[in-house]
Amino acid sequence: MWVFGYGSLVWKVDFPYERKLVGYVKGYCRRFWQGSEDHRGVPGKPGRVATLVPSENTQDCVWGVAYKIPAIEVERVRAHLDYREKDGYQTREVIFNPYPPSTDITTIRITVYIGTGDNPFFLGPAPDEEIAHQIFHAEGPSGRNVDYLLNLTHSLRTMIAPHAVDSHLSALEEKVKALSSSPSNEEVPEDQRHES
Ligand SMILES: N[C@@H](CCC(=O)N[C@@H](CS)C(=O)NCC(=O)O)C(=O)O
Repeated sequence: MWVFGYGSLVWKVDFPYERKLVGYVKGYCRRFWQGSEDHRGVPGKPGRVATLVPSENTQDCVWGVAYKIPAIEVERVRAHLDYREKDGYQTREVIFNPYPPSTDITTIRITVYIGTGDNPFFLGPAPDEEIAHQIFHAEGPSGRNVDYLLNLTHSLRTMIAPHAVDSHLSALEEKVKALSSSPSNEEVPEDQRHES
């Protein structure tokens, strides 16, 4: 079994694998349109995490990582990922293209977890500023939503290639970093707060 990682599975690998390849899938775009109440947000205040949406341009690529799960571990890893991705993700089979092309593998039929538009946690499109603001203020049992985004952009940029950080991610990264450095968002020590 091969699993494609394009979100937290790129940088948070809490399962065994026997082979790892960098590459891409075609016909999709990565978007922070999936809500998260069990990892990067809480019920009533969801975070936003990555999902894949079908692209009108079949040449659009989503870069990520393919993991080959050892046969003896498939059942356990599948159950683990089904639980980890329980809030709205479902599995699909897609075609993965290793890059650079592997000598022994041209393409791989691979399992991917996608939060489709009809799932109960799907948040859908919003202005980048709104998504960045939601990410900046969200936190859940797995940590800050900002860390999810920045771990992903850093891993794609360093592990895969600069061009693997798509324009949607770059825009969100820029806006979240701007929010982080904005004086209005710095924690003001309690003894210096002035009641308005
Ligand atoms: N299925 C995508 C997205 C996976 C993903 O980010 N799922 C969330 C569920 S909210 C997760 O596992 N988060 C773990 C974390 O935030 O630490 C992938 O292949 O990377």
